[in-house]
Amino acid sequence: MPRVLIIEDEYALAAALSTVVRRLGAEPVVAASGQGGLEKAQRQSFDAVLLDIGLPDMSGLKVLATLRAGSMPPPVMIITAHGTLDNALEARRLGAHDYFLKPLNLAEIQPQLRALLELPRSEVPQTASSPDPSIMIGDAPDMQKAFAVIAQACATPVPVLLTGQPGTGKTLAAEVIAAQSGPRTLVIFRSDEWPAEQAGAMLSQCLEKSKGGTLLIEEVGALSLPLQATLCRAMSMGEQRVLATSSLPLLEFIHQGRFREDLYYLLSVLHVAIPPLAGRTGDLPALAAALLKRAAPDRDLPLSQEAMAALKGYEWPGNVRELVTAMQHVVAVCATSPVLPRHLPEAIVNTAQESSHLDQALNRALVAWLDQKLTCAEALIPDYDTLLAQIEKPLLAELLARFEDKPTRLAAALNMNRATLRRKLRELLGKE
Ligand SMILES: Nc1ncnc2c1ncn2[C@@H]1O[C@H](COP(=O)(O)OP(=O)(O)OP(=O)(O)O)[C@@H](O)[C@H]1O
Repeated sequence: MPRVLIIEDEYALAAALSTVVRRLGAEPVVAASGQGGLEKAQRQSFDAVLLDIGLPDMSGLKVLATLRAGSMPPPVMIITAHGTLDNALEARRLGAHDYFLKPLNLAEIQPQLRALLELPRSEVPQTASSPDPSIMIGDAPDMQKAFAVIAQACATPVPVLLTGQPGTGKTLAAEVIAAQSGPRTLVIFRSDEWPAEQAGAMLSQCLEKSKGGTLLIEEVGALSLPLQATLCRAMSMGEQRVLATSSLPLLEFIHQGRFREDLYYLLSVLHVAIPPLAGRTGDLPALAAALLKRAAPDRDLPLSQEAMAALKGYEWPGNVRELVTAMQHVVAVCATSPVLPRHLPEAIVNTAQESSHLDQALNRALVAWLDQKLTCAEALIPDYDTLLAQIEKPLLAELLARFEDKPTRLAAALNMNRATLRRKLRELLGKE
């Protein structure tokens, strides 16, 4: 069932709009503030948004800008009591789909909303300007590698496979490639979004619509085997450029017979591998600053060193998408600068506290252990290498287990000389 987000603080109007939405066979979700609306939009996807400009906590235009900054923004219909030309132009510039003045004529809204909901998401006009390559931030070596392939993909219209964990920026990268490759239409098909019985028809529609343009297939590993065959056939005809994203392990899927090997090779003429955010904490200062600017363009919100340390200590399971939300949280709760750890979402601060607790616990245990070792006659105090060996032994045993008992992988991951590691393993753990 399609879902419509209604961001409106006037209870009676929100209730009337909910009735219109239900009448169209869609599910209304109401938020009475801008921040509440943004949080709901982060948690689930919506097929349309009805947005009041005069909200109690922030301007609806700011909400619109934040919504439109997402990678696949829902179409937004603006409702306003202040119908200035400026607002209308700004709303259009920011990519609003429609603009209605209060008092609302519900009979006028209903057909417009119906038309919008009947359009497949991939066909909803994306009125916002095409992405600027400078919006993809990253300085880490792995990101630079990804950027090099993205640059090649912008210059040559070959199929591109973009892989990486959810939220790492695969869609953003694909949009940059499509936008920089020329003004051709971009049609987006999200494979895991459609029930099996509709997926075939939707894919055919998208293939048809994208002729002469670009088709972006998101989460390509979720395509059924028959639809993979359809895609292979379409790609051999070459009527459109195909870009595909995947956060699923396609090579494993090939071994399991769940993904066609020939399709994998057809798609991965160029392969952009986007690294997880936790592996590139060096990118956090620039990314966090840009995402804070994106969330609050007219505020200056530098991050304190403590807040940055907390960001760097966090695992980022949701990758950049989670950082986007975290920075929106900061904008909502931080009234003065700089941003302190207490302005960050709880999960991030808790992890930071936990890891500093663990560090303190390790220090305490080390002091107690040293006390015991050193409170004896000076002649009996172990030498430094013996002390170090005692610490290194459990450390190496634990590390090796985490890398499947493979010293080569462990050495590479720790940036350690392989011969040195092998010697230590032999001496300390008796491993050959
Ligand atoms: N390098 C980056 N610089 C700036 N913003 C980024 C970057 N990477 C991702 N983002 C932002 O993070 C959010 C998530 O990105 P995106 O949707 O492209 O991820 P994804 O890998 O396609 O996710 P999924 O696998 O769930 O489809 C978007 O708001 C995007 O603009």
